[in-house]
Amino acid sequence: MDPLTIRLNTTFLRSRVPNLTVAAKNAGLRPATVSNLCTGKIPLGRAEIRTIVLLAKLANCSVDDLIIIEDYSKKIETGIKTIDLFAPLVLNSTVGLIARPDMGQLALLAEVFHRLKNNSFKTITLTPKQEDPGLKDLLHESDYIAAGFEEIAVLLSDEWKNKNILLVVDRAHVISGELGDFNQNLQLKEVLSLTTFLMDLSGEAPDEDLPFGPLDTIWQFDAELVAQKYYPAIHPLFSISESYPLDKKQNRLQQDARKTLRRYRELRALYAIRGYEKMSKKEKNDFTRGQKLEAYLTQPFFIAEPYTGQKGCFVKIVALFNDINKILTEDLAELEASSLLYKGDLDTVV
Ligand SMILES: Nc1ncnc2c1ncn2[C@@H]1O[C@H](COP(=O)(O)OP(=O)(O)OP(=O)(O)O)[C@@H](O)[C@H]1O
Repeated sequence: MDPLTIRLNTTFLRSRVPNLTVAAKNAGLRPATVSNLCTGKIPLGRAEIRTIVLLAKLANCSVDDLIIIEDYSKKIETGIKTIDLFAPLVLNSTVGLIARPDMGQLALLAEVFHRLKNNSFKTITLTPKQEDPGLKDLLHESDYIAAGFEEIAVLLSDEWKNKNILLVVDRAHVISGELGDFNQNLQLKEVLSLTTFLMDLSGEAPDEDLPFGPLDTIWQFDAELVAQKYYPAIHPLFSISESYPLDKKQNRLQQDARKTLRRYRELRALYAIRGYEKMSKKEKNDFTRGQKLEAYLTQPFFIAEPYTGQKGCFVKIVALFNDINKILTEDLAELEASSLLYKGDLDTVV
């Protein structure tokens, strides 16, 4: 396994060039290329040198400053299967949540806070500009609820200077430029680590091309999963992590899982019209495998225990990838997809 990989320092780039898309366009770069480099759709190793040099020029820094050499130890294990598989969380990254109202973004953030705050992380929520009844659990899981960025800056440079910080900010604070200003000033201070989650209470993010500007990780929510009450409703195809925190084998399994779910979605659409019996043997196989994988990726949350009556569960990354391998390669004929709903790892089912 190659323990090191390179990636673009998007947090730094964003703080140096707040309106990156426009600035990149004016400098003769394609905004889509810059965006794909920031989200990792284009790996940094495949970027044109001209692009990197122009970005460094825009940010008024050296090319070295723009490149992060990442090692896998910076990956944060959440124990949430669909996150650790499709869009893993990495220390010091910025995660954007793209969701309509009621898709579960607040529940997911509360759950991530809940899981990580006992694990050397301190959790902060910046009070959103708009009210939302769904905020209750997130605020409950926040070690600190800040009224403004000034408070957070004081906290980070003083009491929590040597802590790993998780911060939730609403998109309204990104649009107003307050988050950009905060990040810019933060460069001057010594912060151990700051991982930022950008949520969107307005529900408008899915309509925008770049709702939060450049991101390291996208957690996109999926209406089809919500409609089936399959939570967390993380879209398996559009949720991605730029930082390549997976090793080669895990990366292959991630891609195979995506392929399987993409095919399953196609077949489900055909099945709705043509019926199951009209499918070929291969199509039936692909269909049931996809159905099982989708069901396996549902998971009970600790914070939802009072509402669901079901105990939350943590699935270790090693178990997760073993399970994905099994579901993708073995027959598992005796296993009904419905028996995989809201369980932990496969050992708890089989
Ligand atoms: N992991 C989960 N387990 C069970 N139910 C869930 C889960 N995640 C979300 N839900 C369901 O989805 C509903 C909406 O979740 P949540 O309040 O997080 O939505 P939201 O997208 O943040 O919405 P809003 O911004 O409109 O408040 C919850 O009340 C719950 O019924």
